Amino acid sequence: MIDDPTTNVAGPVDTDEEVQTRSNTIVRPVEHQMPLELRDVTIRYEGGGADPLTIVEHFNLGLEAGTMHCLAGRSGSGKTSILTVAAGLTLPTAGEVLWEGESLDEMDDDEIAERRRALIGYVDQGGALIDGMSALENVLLPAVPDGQVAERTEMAKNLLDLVGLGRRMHHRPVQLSGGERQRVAIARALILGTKVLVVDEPTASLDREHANQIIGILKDTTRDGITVLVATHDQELIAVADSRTYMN
Ligand SMILES: Nc1ncnc2c1ncn2[C@@H]1O[C@H](COP(=O)(O)OP(=O)(O)OP(=O)(O)O)[C@@H](O)[C@H]1O
Repeated sequence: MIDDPTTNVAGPVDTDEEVQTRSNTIVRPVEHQMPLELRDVTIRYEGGGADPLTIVEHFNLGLEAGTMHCLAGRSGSGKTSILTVAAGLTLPTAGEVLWEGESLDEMDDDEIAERRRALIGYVDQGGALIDGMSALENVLLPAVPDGQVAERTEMAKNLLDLVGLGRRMHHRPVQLSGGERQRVAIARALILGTKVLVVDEPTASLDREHANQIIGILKDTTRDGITVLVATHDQELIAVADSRTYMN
């Protein structure tokens, strides 16, 4: 695996005040300049009767606020596995994940879930929307558990505007194209004021024009101070990232 930390030029949002971004989302002051860090991470899958399979070994990654990092490489090389570990959805076999400098090893499951809600938006492959709900309702879904739907509705509309779906907010997923569904999923991942966006293959199966729209949206979020970790095979997405790792 080749680490290419190239030029991490995008600086952190450094302010004591909450700032209103173009997306009208609120980016809270960055308490830590490195919102996401993986230290010496190994991922091994056991069980199922098969031999244990070590997918990733001694993997290190530190992402500065407001930058985009791409995980590239062949299918099955472990990109999704790293994303789920980075998002605290699974634990690594060895090594450490740190969110804003705090190790997940120091947190119990409830704390990890609570911190994840505040810090990380995860968009999995395909974007998984709820069929029976409109685009707007899908975006607002993460606000339901905290009873924040009413106060987040304006932001949800702004986010749908931002991703170019202002006129599609009452459409159901079946009435949207693949690229539009992916954009709804990204808006949904941002609704809680996420600082880190973790995205799996966002442009897969999209034509170039729609893929470029997604790339533009992801790049815009970094300009709003959001940190993006993305797994992709898309050379154009890889090219616009601030840094990249090639898995093999
Ligand atoms: N829960 C699991 N149990 C056992 N093996 C798994 C599990 N999850 C993933 N794997 C295996 O780990 C390897 C890496 O999978 P992963 O999905 O991380 O790769 P990837 O680089 O994201 O692939 P792609 O580009 O095809 O999405 C694969 O061989 C996969 O079969």
